[in-house]
Amino acid sequence: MSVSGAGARPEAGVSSLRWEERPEGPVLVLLDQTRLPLEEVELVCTDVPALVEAIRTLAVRGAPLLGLAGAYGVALAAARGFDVEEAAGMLERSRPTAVNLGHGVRLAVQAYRAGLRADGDGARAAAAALEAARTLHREDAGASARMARRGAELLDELLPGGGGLRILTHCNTGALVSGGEGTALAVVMEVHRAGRLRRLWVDETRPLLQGARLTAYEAARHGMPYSLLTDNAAGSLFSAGEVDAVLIGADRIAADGSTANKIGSYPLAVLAKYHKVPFVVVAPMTTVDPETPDGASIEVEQRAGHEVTDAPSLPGAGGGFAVAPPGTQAYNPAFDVTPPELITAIVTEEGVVSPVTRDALGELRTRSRSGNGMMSA
Ligand SMILES: CSC[C@@H](O)[C@@H](O)C(=O)COP(=O)(O)O
Repeated sequence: MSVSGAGARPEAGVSSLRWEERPEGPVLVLLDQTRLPLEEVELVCTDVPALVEAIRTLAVRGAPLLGLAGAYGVALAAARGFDVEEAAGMLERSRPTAVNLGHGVRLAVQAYRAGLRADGDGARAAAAALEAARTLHREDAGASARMARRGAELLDELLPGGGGLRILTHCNTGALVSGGEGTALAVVMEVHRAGRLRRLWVDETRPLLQGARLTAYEAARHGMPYSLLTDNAAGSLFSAGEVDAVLIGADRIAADGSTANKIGSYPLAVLAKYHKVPFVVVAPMTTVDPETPDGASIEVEQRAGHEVTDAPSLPGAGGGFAVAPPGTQAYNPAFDVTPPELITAIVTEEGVVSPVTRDALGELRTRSRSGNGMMSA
């Protein structure tokens, strides 16, 4: 058995993913996000098929974390003597939409190949792949902190006056998906620390309830004032004037700024536009994909129908039974795509793009590559 529920209760905060050297060989330890918030259970992956299964079932999920999982997965294959190229292909194919996954895999594979070319030593090449994963992990934590600051500053500019903010968010974008505090939820954390968070509106995020299970879990741990709502209650909140800003993450940002994120993000953008509420995407530069020209070119993952036709299954809490008549067909895209004209700003660790245009995003990429990423709104 290559995955085991270790049953451990993580002690010092949430660690979504870590590398451990054990007498029997290195392992990748994942916090199983399908069991949250009822149980904090760790999965121990000793090989790539196990990790691929964890990715497909969303035990490990969210764009930045998928990037880390991809990189550490390659390192795991290399360290345990599996075929690295085959492992890389399996990991890259495990979920199609989050660009970070392939990015993390390719970084580690490049490091591995370079190590092999340098001296032909498999162990040193494996160490190079692991170092690439660790570097990505550190960089993700750093990016998270910088996005948090930039995002909070942007909110100060967009919503001056110093009053408390009511922020609506969708899916889960916090420490659970990152080496740091995440993306959109990291900005919320910064606002909360500054004493400016009046209310966090948490979309439950159907069908797999990443909002209800995971964002509410993180918000509660940090003592945020938050309320949970069904996704289709958002419209009534906007019409009551109860939303000051929407903050979401992203799985892939195309070159024109079109943003793929959890299904239900696009309707929020339409609502925000109608109600003149800022709609802000927060994502690291690793989520910006210059190879995907526009929104229509983004591959949207289609998931199994039972996620819609059946009640969500939570360990120890039931669910998993059909709520629709037998034979019901389901439409279950995991993501939707929001066009740039509905996005007020994209916040990255390197700068803020607003208004969101192909040229502005391209310029930000160029500046960040040249180490001068100070572009601002
Ligand atoms: C910082 S996470 C950004 C996105 O990855 C997140 O909003 C999201 O849509 C995750 O989807 P999931 O299907 O849970 O992996």
